Amino acid sequence: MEDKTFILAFDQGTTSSRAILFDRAGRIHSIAQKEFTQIYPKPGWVEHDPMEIWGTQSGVAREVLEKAAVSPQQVAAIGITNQRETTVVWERATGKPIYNAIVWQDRRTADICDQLKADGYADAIREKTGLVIDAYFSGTKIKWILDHVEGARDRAERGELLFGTIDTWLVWNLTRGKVHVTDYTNASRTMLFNIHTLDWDDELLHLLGIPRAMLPEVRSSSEVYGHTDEHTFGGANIPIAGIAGDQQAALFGQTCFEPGMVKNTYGTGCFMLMNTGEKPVASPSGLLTTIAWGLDGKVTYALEGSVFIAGAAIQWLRDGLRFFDAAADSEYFASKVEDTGGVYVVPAFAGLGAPYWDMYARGAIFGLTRGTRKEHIIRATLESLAYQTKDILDAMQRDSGIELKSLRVDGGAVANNLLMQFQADILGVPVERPRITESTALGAAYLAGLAVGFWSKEEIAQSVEVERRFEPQMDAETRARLYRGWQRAVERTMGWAEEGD
Ligand SMILES: Nc1ncnc2c1ncn2[C@@H]1O[C@H](COP(=O)(O)OP(=O)(O)O)[C@@H](O)[C@H]1O
Ligand SMILES: O=P(O)(O)OC[C@H](O)CO
Repeated sequence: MEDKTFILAFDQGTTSSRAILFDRAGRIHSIAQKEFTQIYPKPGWVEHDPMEIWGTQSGVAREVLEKAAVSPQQVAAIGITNQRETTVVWERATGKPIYNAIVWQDRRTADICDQLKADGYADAIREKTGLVIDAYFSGTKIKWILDHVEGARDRAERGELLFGTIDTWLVWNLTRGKVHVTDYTNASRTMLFNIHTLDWDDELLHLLGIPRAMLPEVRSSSEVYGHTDEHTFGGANIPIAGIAGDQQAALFGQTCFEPGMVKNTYGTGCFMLMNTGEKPVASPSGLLTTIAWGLDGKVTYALEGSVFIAGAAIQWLRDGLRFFDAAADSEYFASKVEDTGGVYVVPAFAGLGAPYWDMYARGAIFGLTRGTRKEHIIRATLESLAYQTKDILDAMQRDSGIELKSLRVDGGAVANNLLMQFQADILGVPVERPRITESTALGAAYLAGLAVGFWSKEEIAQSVEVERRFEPQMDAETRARLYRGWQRAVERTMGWAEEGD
């Protein structure tokens, strides 16, 4: 009899909610996606409506099943992967958020971070959490909500309020308030979790005034956490069996199971992760030490370089500057010119992440002349994704002592062939694009499928296929000259917002 069961992956990203059905061969059977509202209340602030996140995510889940004529009973398990760090606080009794979700890109807590640094906590936080003090992570966002929503801290202390990253929020809603959990990968992005003892850290909780009672239980990335409530999915109690932050899920989806293996994801931001095995590796170059996954009673660690603005810069060209109607058109326009004509775009719209960690850097365009056309700016914006990736890869090779032979890529923007070729050129190593570029969702599906015995690890390890390999064609001198220009441009954007009024 034909096997008609599937794994359903929820990929709750920064700009859209996606639901993907994977068949037993690990192929995409059907996909549904919906963008949702980005809320920018003030410069540097970014919020999402948690109810819209839940609404779009449950909506696309229903849609993907309907579209494929698959019943909820045919779903063997659900795997969840999510934009990380984004912070929701809600009422335990009603499930109602007390404030919008504060998104990972949000910079409003920069001053709290400055204070932590001034008070000398940088080394201790880095040692315990593997992170650099930055507004990026959840801890200061929770503090901000507790400080600014009336009565919130008292209510949190009484156990009336719950915190969750988006995985936790989705599981809470899928189980109708029965399960309050997260996994190691998401916990490791809060700046509250000790990645060595694998527990919330009381000293950090005290420092930020966050009651332990509001934190979720931390579990592995592949196990049954609970089941969907029958009202959520047409009468079915589907096991929720995998959770991982989206970048870690992509590392798993690209089957980077061995130490030294690296992937780079080009979505809203760009995130490069290297599997470093069972020992956390500290980074003198400003990379993060983070948890890759918890599986089979063991934790695997990773080094990560996070770039805040990548595909989001292409969205800015589309929506802010109205240069084209669809992100994919960027390739067409960029290919109309030979090169950028000396233009560099530094998309530091939300400060700069690794390896610079400057919350006050802001975006800029350099090298404009009377001859500059919009095509040059589009091309330079695309190239900025590749330059930011080179910044990270250089740091990663330095810190790990491993020289990369090729780079595995995924995410929405890897559809852009011009970008991929430039990436190979500027790195001087081949870039490999897999057949399934939805590695994030695939990773979540794998984690869920492993937990319920749908796949074995051996089956998964054999499943990745390279669709196209981009070989470097640029000569070393041009590469070095172009990269020097980028470094000069970055330098000039740093500290911009700090020096202003
Ligand atoms: N052909 C393309 N060229 C360049 N950028 C693209 C292209 N297609 C999509 N993008 C960019 O990729 C991002 C979407 O990728 P995705 O992996 O879906 O992101 P996320 O998971 O962060 O929402 C958007 O920011 C979009 O601007
Ligand atoms: O939504 P994405 O895919 O850009 O990922 C966001 C990251 O998880 C933020 O750390």
